[in-house]
Amino acid sequence: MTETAPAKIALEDGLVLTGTAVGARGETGGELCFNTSMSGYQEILTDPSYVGQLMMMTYPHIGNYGAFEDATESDTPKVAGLVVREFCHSPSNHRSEETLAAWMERHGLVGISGIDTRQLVRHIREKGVMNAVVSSEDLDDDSLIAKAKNVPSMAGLELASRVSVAEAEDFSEGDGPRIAVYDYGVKRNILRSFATRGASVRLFPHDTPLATVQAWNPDGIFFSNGPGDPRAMPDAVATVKEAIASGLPLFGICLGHQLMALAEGIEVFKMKVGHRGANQPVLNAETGKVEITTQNHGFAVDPESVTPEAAAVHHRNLNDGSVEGLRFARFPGFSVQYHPEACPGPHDSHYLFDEFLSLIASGENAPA
Ligand SMILES: NC(=O)CC[C@H](N)C(=O)O
Repeated sequence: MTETAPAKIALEDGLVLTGTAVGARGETGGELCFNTSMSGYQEILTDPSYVGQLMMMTYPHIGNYGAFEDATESDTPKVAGLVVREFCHSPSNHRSEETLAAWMERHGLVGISGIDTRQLVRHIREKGVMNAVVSSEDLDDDSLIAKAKNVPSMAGLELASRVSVAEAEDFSEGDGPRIAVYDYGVKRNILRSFATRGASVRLFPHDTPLATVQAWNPDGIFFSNGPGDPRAMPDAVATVKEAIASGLPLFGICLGHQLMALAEGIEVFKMKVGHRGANQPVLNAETGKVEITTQNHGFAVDPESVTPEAAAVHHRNLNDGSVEGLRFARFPGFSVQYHPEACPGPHDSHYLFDEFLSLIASGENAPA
């Protein structure tokens, strides 16, 4: 579809901007957040951690290398909608299979372009993330603002059940350890990162009883990334506690990290704007090295509530000092808030997958 149609974005605080519809026509709402990655838009749009969120890209030219299957982190777009400065309708890249607009239309993803994203980012940075509605159907400001006010708040929202597998699913079989993945909306490259290291990987639905996972005889358990508020997942936290008691080595990324923290009595809070981008500097306190990392989170571990009995903060964000990783004291396991699998982003932190396999190989499992 090349004909242009007007669209609007309305924020719950009353700010309304006018632009042009891109992708599917229609109306969508969510928490408006922004990502500062300069590329990787398709990985971002298909990251299940973004369910319920409208994604605004700060890079001003989006769609320029088109769309292709290889660049997806799940089968379909997961963001609620896309907000961009300038949209490119004529991509140039040998990997491109179709325009980003055609891919969005095919999957029913609503977007808006021609938006002063710099203005909007500054607005959110000052006031904090807030809900918004994008529409090419309803262009009445008051009506759109009312709809934005009605979008459910991300705080207190459980969303992982919407993107978890419905039944256990094998991802890979290898000669290496058996890794059970609690799927809260796992990104493909996390699974690939285990598989390329020879692991047998099986995904389990978010609410699988630990006994069912144990019946598969795993060597380690991984808690995945995912959307929503971890504080709204008491059943998942209870399962993590059981996994801790099992003595198996545990590893968590992002939502999984937050759930492991909660299981150890560490608190999690909602951040003002969150971190979403591919160049967040993180200090590894154990090695003294700085890793440039990919991040996507709106919640974080409260540093005040991390006690030495529970965990050591082994990674810290160098921009704002926030907690980026925990090494747990009472069981063999660690977790990171950022995304070592990247996709998109730098590869500095891939070693964490090796570290988990080493932890499993060390046989450091506490007796069950
Ligand atoms: N990438 C993730 O797993 C995100 C975790 C959580 N939903 C957050 O926003 O903090």
